[in-house]
Amino acid sequence: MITVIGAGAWGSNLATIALANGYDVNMWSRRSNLSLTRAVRDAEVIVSAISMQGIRDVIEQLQGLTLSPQTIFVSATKGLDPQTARTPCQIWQDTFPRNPIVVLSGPNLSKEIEKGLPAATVVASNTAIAASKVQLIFSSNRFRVYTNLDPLGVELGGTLKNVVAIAAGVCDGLQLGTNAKAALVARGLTEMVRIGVHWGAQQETFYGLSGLGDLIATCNSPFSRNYQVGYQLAGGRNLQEILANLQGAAEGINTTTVLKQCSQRGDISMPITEQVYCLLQAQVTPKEALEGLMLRDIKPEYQQ
Ligand SMILES: NC(=O)C1=CN([C@@H]2O[C@H](COP(=O)(O)OP(=O)(O)OC[C@H]3O[C@@H](n4cnc5c(N)ncnc54)[C@H](OP(=O)(O)O)[C@@H]3O)[C@@H](O)[C@H]2O)C=CC1
Ligand SMILES: O=C(CO)COP(=O)(O)O
Repeated sequence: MITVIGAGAWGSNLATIALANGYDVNMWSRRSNLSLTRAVRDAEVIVSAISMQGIRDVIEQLQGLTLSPQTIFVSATKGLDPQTARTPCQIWQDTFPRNPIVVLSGPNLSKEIEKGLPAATVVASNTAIAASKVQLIFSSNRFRVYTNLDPLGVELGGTLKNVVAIAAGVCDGLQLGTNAKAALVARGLTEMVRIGVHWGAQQETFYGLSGLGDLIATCNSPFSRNYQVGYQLAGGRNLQEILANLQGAAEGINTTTVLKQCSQRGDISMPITEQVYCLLQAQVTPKEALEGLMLRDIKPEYQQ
């Protein structure tokens, strides 16, 4: 039995894929009639597709239940804890140290996957056998699943690109052109690598599906909520207005704040993140954010 926690856009998609592959699937959300205790009772695999803000709540509830140490937790959340900057997988592992934890992350815009369009993703874990099991559960002729042994790198790729996706939305909203977009995405990737490697991830992981792949998807699609936030800010709307009309979470907003604090503490240069932060705080206009990036001191390409 596979239990998917979180019945939002991504949780529903993942449940549908596993169901189509012939697995028994339970779905749970805080609105469902099924209790969490019943939902996870026979679960060999628990897939968490809740937004970052709900992770601690749900883990606290699960902590009170008796779960087998063989139960595999799969995290599909792309965010960082606002207090500790821990990733979702790190929080799962802190709470359930004996259980295998697998991250599932890639260029996976749910609106495309629900239409049956082809996509690929990555499952990564320190427990290779658990990653292989999860690979089997979700692999299909429409969803190609790769394994990877750098769970932190895979998880950070999916999380950090959301900040760049907000900036990419601004870039398109201001109609800055393809050259500007290419520069932004390439320099955004440099920032992702810089902080990711500082936190212990492997550099090459960021050039794969879960890093560069997801960056390309979210920086170019109006289906991305993070891209939409940037695009609409460039159009002159304020953040409250945008969020009031946005379907689902734009995790990049919280991630930007966490990253800004971490980059300051660790003295890690993250100019794009810094400008996205100032923009989200309404401290600069989209045009001022652009000027802030273009008028930085000139420097070699590979230097902090
Ligand atoms: N949509 C996509 O294309 C993709 C999304 N992701 C990631 O997956 C995660 C979920 O995204 P998505 O499904 O789109 O978001 P949605 O907003 O559609 O769904 C979020 C889910 O989290 C639940 N939730 C939020 N807070 C709590 C809480 N305190 N307690 C219990 N449940 C809670 C919501 O419950 P309720 O409905 O009751 O509010 C809902 O089921 C995000 O981190 C996102 O970045 C990853 C890949 C693709
Ligand atoms: O992570 C995603 C696609 O891989 C979804 O992006 P958004 O959260 O910006 O919609």
